[in-house]
Amino acid sequence: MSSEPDGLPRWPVTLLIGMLGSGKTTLLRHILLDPAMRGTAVLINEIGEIGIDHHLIERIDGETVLMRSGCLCCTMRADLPQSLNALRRRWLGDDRLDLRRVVIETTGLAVPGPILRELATNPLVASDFPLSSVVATVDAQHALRQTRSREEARQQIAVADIVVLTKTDLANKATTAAVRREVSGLNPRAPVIAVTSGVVDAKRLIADHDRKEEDIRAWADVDGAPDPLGHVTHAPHNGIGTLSLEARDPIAWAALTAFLSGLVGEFAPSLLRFKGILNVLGSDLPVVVHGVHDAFYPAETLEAWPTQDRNSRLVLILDRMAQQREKLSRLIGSSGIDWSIAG
Ligand SMILES: Nc1nc2c(ncn2[C@@H]2O[C@H](COP(=O)(O)OP(=O)(O)OP(=O)(O)O)[C@@H](O)[C@H]2O)c(=O)[nH]1
Repeated sequence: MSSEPDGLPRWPVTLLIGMLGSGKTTLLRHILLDPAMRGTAVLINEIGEIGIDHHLIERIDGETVLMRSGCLCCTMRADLPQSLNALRRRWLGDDRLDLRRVVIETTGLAVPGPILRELATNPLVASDFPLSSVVATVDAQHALRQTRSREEARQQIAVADIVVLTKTDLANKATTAAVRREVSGLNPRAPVIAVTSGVVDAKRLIADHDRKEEDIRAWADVDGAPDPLGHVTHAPHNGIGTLSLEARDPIAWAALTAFLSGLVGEFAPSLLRFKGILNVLGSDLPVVVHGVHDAFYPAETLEAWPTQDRNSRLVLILDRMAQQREKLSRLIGSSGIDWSIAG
């Protein structure tokens, strides 16, 4: 928290954007361990019926809040001010939340303009929660495909104050160099920091970039103008759909890997993301799996189940979902896992 000359509290906001699976949560998990991040409230917004990221963030202090209703750029009119206001009330209230700053992690599909506009122009937000920096994660493995095919990816890079280039340990040098060129073409002013598995000095990301309101307004106007009813309009996430699966019984690892391999084999070009927290037969602890297109990442075992609930949960995000739903249902049905569809 900082105070302005008027003595009123201010909680600077860092907006963390970046395409699906580009390393936002990995970055957050690391920087939240830094003493400079004490008193940071994290607002997480996830697409799909099942939120997973907030379970992956272990906190020593501070607050992690999952904003529940779909993609923030479409719903933030209600959600963002409410969530920020709830934090302000907790800071004012008897439990006196240690609130010093806020980080908002958006979904990978968020177009940043409407979110920036809300932060800059909503009077209930802008004065107490000034925007201090916009950080965009860019996935060295997948960014070229993403910037070619998705407007969201280009806009996220273009509005950033800092670009964090992730997964350079996985991409080859030529690809990484091409991604750097692409990034500086889209945003010549933002420094690009190459980061492996989220390891970066938090202070570099939260430093105040003194975003001017006019600058934010200019961005906000790129992808949508407020309609008379106050809704924000912008290009929808064309054709992208999510499917959330749940299973009650522990899953055999072999059945799971066969299912995920089938998923990647059949759907990789349009498989934008899968991630899950799973109850695997033989493990008392939850196993986390991640994939982006055809890239599987090493499964991780968490130190504890986040809640009493031991169900497995897996979220799939696919381009052209409607056209592929039947094929996907067949794969799910033949997986040997008793999946039920949660949404
Ligand atoms: N090898 C390697 N893996 C990484 C790096 N950054 C992230 N990952 C892995 O990439 C996968 C996705 O990372 P996340 O941090 O969940 O990505 P995200 O942007 O939060 O994903 P969404 O919220 O679903 O959009 C995880 O398995 C991470 O461990 C990196 O620099 N190197």
